[in-house]
Amino acid sequence: MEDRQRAILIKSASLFPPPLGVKFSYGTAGFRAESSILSSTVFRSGILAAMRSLKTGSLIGLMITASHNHVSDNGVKIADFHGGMMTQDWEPFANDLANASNSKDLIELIADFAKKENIPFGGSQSGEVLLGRDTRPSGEALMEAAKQGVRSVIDVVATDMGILTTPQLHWMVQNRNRGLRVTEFDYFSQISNSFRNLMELIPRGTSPEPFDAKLLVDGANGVGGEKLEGLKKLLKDLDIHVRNTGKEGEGNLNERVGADYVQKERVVPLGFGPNDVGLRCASLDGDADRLVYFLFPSEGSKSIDLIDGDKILSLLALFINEQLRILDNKEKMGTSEYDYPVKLGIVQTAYANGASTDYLKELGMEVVFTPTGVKYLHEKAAEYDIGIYFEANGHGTILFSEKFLKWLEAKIQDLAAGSEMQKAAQRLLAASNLINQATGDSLSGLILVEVVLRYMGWSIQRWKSLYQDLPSRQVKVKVVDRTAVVTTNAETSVLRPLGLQEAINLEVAKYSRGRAFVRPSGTEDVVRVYAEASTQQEVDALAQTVAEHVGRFLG
Ligand SMILES: CC(=O)N[C@H]1[C@@H](OP(=O)(O)O)O[C@H](CO)[C@@H](O)[C@@H]1O
Ligand SMILES: [Mg+2]
Repeated sequence: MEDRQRAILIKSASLFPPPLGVKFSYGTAGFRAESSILSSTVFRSGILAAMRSLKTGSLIGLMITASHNHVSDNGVKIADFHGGMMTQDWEPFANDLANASNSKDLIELIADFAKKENIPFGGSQSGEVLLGRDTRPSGEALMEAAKQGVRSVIDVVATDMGILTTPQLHWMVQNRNRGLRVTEFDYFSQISNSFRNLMELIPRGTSPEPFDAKLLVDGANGVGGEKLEGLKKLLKDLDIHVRNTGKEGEGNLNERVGADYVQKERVVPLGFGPNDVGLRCASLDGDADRLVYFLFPSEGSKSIDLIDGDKILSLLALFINEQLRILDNKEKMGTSEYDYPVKLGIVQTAYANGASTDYLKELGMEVVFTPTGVKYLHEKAAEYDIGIYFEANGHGTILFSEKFLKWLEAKIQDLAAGSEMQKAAQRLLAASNLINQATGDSLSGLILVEVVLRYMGWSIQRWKSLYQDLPSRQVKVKVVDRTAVVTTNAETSVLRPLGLQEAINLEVAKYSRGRAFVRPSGTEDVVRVYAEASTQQEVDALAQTVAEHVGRFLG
């Protein structure tokens, strides 16, 4: 590293001293903590993103958000050049950077890593980092810290995109690196144009009942509600009403609102009430990368009917599968050189409700499991021609491989104009343009779900009845050191502490359709317990006893 670079880094690092006695870890979704202790970590993440940009010769993204967490928290994560999560190979370096206790150690780490990775500081290569933040008040100062980090690497520029949803930033990085235009208007236009294409491809007169266009959306008082207000102006056929938009007087970010609250607590969010009984409702999370639907079944009801990520996944899988079935007309297919068997894969985590997995398998779909966290699901889904992934909490998307999209485009040209097969191919292409190809996105996901429901002619009640969720329960346990829990098999069994898995097995065996697992959270300082059984009473008891075992083993 040349002297000039070293001097710049030393000077800027001195402005962002790390907090004493705090250990940061690049977890399930980057670094997260109470916002007041984050400035050094965000500054250093700016340096990291700049180095990644020099390394890859591409634009890199940096997002400041703590998603569904409390408004006083914040966080930072890096979007890699392809628009997905940062390569896991760089996570140890990210941790070392965040935890370096002084500027000297920090500079040594940077110099060593740059040498090892052949990162051309001050050389011919220039770089750029695109930055976004959610609506948290602490975001403004942290954005400045991030920009200073980026700019302390010579020849790397920081482009501040202001307030964005997390998926918007990922989308922008992916598409800019493909040479496309990426303003917010481009993002909205792509969604609304493909929505219109899909609407035009809905067969007329198939639906037994008129479709209820009215949709109520809980924006979690975050960035999603605000953006949806903009997007909906371009969507003529939808009647979207956004609540909890975060405007003055509407309430606080994530406080008794939002997808995480609705999914975990199974209660109606603030801003919704008895007048909404029977209506189709959806909820976004604080940075708008999660989506769940819900239904307020009756006036007296305390809980809601939840339509979670698993059911969104099932609906989308049915739609995709149907288009592939229409296309798979054996007499006409397999005749040209580019025909090949299309591989459709479904990716879930252990949190997926067992009933959803059974349902998808009964339909003959290939279902695979990964550990929790979009970085794992996304990577797995990318192995298929069409990979559909969703976490139960509503984070997911449909990935279409480039090979498949090329095949599809050629197929559309080849097939008879206006034929059912051509329409099916066009629907798949429009869906690939609509739903975010970089990461799970509640806005593009919401619009795709809406058009698929119309295509199916389904009410939310009909959708809900696709299958019956098994009763489940999630509990958090505070322990001294959550990293003492080590798991395997996509986090479904515990390796350490020794004996804990055996204790869980004994509890699970007491219940019909019992299932339970524990894992350390990557975003909160807790161990999570998940349980399923055939009745709510049983599952509550199972979750409780497993949580007690966790407490006993980990203190
Ligand atoms: C049970 C659960 O919902 N876990 C969430 C949560 O991760 P944890 O590692 O469980 O804290 O936040 C992640 C980021 O949003 C999300 O990917 C994941 O699904
Ligand atoms: Mg989120």
